Amino acid sequence: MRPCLFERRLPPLPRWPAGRVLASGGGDILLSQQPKRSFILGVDRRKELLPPSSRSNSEGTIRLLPIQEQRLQTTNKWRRREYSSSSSSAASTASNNNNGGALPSGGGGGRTKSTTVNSTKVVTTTDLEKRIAAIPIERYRNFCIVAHIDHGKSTLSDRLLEHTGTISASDGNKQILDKLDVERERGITVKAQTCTMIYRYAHDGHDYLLHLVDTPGHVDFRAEVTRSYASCGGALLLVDASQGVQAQTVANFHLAFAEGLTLVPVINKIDLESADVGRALEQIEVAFELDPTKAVKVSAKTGVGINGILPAVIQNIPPPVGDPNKPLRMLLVDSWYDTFRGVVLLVRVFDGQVRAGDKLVSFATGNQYTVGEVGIQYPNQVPQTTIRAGQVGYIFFNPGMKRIQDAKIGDTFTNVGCEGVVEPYPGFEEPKPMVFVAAFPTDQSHYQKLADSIGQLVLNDRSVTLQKDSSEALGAGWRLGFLGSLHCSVFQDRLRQEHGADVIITEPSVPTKLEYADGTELVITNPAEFPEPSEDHRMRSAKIFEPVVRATVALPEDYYGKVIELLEAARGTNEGIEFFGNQVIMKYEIPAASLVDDLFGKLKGATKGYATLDYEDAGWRESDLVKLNLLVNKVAVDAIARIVHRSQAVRLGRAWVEKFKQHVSRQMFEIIIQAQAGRQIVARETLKPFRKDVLAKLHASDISRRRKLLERQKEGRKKLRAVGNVVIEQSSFQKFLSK
Ligand SMILES: Nc1nc2c(ncn2[C@@H]2O[C@H](COP(=O)(O)OP(=O)(O)OP(=O)(O)O)[C@@H](O)[C@H]2O)c(=O)[nH]1
Repeated sequence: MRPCLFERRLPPLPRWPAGRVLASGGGDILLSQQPKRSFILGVDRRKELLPPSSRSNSEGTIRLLPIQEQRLQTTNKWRRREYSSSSSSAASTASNNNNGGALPSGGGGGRTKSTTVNSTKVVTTTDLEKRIAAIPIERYRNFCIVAHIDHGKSTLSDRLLEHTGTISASDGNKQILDKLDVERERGITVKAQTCTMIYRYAHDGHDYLLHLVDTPGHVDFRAEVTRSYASCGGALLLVDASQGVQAQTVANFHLAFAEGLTLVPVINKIDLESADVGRALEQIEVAFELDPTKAVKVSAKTGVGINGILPAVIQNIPPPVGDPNKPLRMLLVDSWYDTFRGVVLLVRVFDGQVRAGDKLVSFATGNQYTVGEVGIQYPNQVPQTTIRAGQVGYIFFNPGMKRIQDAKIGDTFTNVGCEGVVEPYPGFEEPKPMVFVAAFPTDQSHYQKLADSIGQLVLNDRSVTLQKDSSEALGAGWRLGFLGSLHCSVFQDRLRQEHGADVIITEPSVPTKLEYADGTELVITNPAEFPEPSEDHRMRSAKIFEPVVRATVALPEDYYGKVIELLEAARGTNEGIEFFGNQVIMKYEIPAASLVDDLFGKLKGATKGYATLDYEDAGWRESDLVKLNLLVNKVAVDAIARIVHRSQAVRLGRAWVEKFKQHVSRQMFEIIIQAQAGRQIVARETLKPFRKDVLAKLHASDISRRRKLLERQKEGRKKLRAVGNVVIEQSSFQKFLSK
């Protein structure tokens, strides 16, 4: 094994006190920087499906698309281009690439699988297989790119895929590994994506098998990052030269370091006028003790310096360790659902090899399966005869795995009969949702359609929790749990974009924990279920807890004062402040509820967009919380209830009643809108009724008749109010709940 470039020295952890020394010996120190929560996200890999005209062959390489996939492919130019790019890329590889990514132009003998699009031969699996088979494990490198959000991971991935000839530059591909519509629209990576590349290293003239993982930068998708590490031996730590080290650079560095990954620093965006390469180099040295002279300086956009990256990967990142002749030891890294194949698994093979027809057993479920197909992401799925120790690839079973729940991320598979001799991988922590919303169809007759759409999305995003819910005001719906606000908003976007769903989503809330005097604990995710002391006498002595996070905020020194004010207002507790250069890094413990209440947006606003934020779960903190209800004519609207800190109840209650009044239309009788915190009414608005002019036809002097008519009108209104039948249209709730 090659020596690691960067010695595992203790980084300046006292300044980033998120880590814990677990063990130390021989100068090596292991740090536990694992976040307390880890998430499981599925992958949408619709793009791998080929055009509808293509029929499945016996090898299963070309498949007929389901109706919805066809709709998506024909409406989304990217998906069409992805298909043709991957196909033409392989073809162009053969002709264009002199870096070593090329398939040998003469097809090999033996079994040859090929896919065709418009009669053009695009991939010859056998050629690719032969070339891969000739590469020993010592020449494998599995690595990922970690960085702060928007520092250029996906752009750099594109350049590396082009550089190795895996895709063609001439296709004008942009962010080929960002496959979801929402990823392209928002310019963020939500799913970790993987791709195998073959690179001929000019220095020794050999082929290297590289496995690249493009990871999401946003903290909500951190689980994607941590899971990716399980299949990698190293990481490119990418820093934007114009922004320098940011909050998620720090967080991702610690995660990667704790996993024992070898880090290769890369300074990106050197083409920008505002680039300050010197500052970025100094920061990585001070903050991470990485050797600045080893950093590769690139512009992922223009391609300048890209040539230096893969040699640095080969020289510094160690190859995977594994024995292809041992019994199979295979880790399940990710999974997604395919209508035809059943559950498809992304796996990392540690020992042994896996091929179609093998009988495997899962350590987690004990279920046995027969392998239907194995292959690699290149960048689309390309079937192979075998995937060996050290490789990352996909497999699916025949008959297919039916339930996505049976694919437990972090599970180990081995050959049937080898359970006793193979040590299973320790696995990953289960995801823990932080943000909950309720979703209702705008029209109850569309309930089933919305149920199907949500069901499909949840199938491929395992970190979403789902349970049925109902509200008197909004009818039947669901309660959904997400890893964070961005995760929640991405899910909503996908629901609307990919399924055209018309849906009312309530305000996001965080869970609350009750600890009764007898020691029993109850975690409440639906605020409407928060018991009032009048309903549950145990509440009088119960302790109430809210979830808190440990936040890292990075910002230029100029905004220091403003940000402290903001964090204090968000009920944050200072845990440490560190200055380096003109950059400040603050550690704060903050209630998760403040985070959900758009703390990030407020931070950006206060710092002209310069502040960056990262956080990790920090458990529960006792707090003075109260249930805030919106009452309409004394009846609580369950879907709108929230658990808030007592200090915020009046301000929020006032805002609620004012906003609700704007969206409710006047009725024949008075509507009283109130906000109630615990047992106390904290705000009130009254919506006056329409007044029918009952006196219109009356002679002005008929006073007793006049009084009688007005009395009768008053009585009529009272009766209406007594039955409490205030009819509030769905649209009022929709407008109230929309920002
Ligand atoms: N000028 C310049 N812009 C770049 C460079 N690399 C990336 N960008 C731009 O920076 C923006 C973010 O790039 P991405 O590749 O999406 O960043 P990312 O790190 O993958 O983003 P997330 O996946 O959301 O974390 C895009 O507008 C890119 O075009 C570069 O070298 N120079």
